[in-house]
Amino acid sequence: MACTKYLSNLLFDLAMLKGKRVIITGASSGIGEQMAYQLAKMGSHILITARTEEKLKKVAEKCTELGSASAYYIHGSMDNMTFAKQVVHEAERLFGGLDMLILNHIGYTYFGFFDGDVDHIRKLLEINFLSYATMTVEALPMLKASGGNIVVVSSFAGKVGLPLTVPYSTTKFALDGFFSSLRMEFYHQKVNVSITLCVLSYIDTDTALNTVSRVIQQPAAPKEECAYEIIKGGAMRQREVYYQYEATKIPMLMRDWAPELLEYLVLKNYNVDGLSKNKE
Ligand SMILES: NC(=O)C1=CN([C@@H]2O[C@H](COP(=O)(O)OP(=O)(O)OC[C@H]3O[C@@H](n4cnc5c(N)ncnc54)[C@H](OP(=O)(O)O)[C@@H]3O)[C@@H](O)[C@H]2O)C=CC1
Ligand SMILES: C[C@H](CCC(=O)O)[C@H]1CC[C@H]2[C@@H]3C(=O)C[C@@H]4C[C@H](O)CC[C@]4(C)[C@H]3CC[C@]12C
Repeated sequence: MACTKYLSNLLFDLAMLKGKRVIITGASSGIGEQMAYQLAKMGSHILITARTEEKLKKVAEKCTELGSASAYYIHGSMDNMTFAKQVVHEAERLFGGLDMLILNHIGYTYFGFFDGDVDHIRKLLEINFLSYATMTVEALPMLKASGGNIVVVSSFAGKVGLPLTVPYSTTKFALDGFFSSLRMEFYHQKVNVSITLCVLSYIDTDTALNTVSRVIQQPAAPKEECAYEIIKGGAMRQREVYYQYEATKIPMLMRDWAPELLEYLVLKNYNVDGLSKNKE
């Protein structure tokens, strides 16, 4: 893996994204917003989406200033699969095709002990998982035609069970199951569409900092660098991206060989006393 990272650093060229037609979901804030800016600087055609129209408008305007080949937005909620399909159709209408589909949005969830609400898990699965599958199916003909890329933004919490994120973690594990299986079928069927699953550690977005900073002791990694690494991994057709590497890949090595040690180290990171303050 370290070797793959080293090679992709050497071979990645920003010009690879020039003129490429990209959809980015969850791009009104956080990592998605940063990916939109990076792609704009690289000269891509961009279609961004989220629920809040005013925020999207501002992000799209900034993308145009930064040099995007074009920048459009469409607002709506990903709990609605008709909307998920509509976003893909909009890209087809605007760009006449698609090179990269970046699936990044997540719905609201709580950060705390599991409260037994299975209905919340069902709703979160629709936003964080089923809309990803729906958009993938809808975009596949265009991606096959372009030999394009699917980029799935997941989490360390989608590879290792962590406390306080039961519904969220469930949805992220589902992404691994779906996309890792699909990737294997693509190899088998010689479908020239890459699938990159991004395993992220704690990143300094407003949402993450506001949600967990009282509970998690470790520092958060910069969202700008995170966005760059995701785009690079997608463009280089890497099967997985680990960011930050030390906080994700190294613990992953422990997951199957020393699970108790990993659980011990993870739990040491959590200050559960901060949780009650979090709810105030
Ligand atoms: N930050 C972190 O520490 C980590 C983040 N990640 C992953 O990175 C990705 C981005 O996270 P981050 O940038 O922190 O999150 P943010 O909260 O900053 O961004 C989430 C985005 O999703 C949109 N969104 C929320 N609800 C919906 C909905 N129902 N339908 C459509 N869009 C919606 C939001 O916009 P709006 O409200 O306008 O709809 C926003 O654009 C996620 O996949 C997350 O799991 C993984 C590991 C760590
Ligand atoms: C602190 C965790 C790192 C693992 C460890 O304990 O050593 C973080 C790894 C993944 C993070 C969560 C995540 O995936 C994104 C969430 C979505 C929201 O933006 C709120 C924050 C998160 C729950 C975030 C919290 C820190 C991690 C669990």
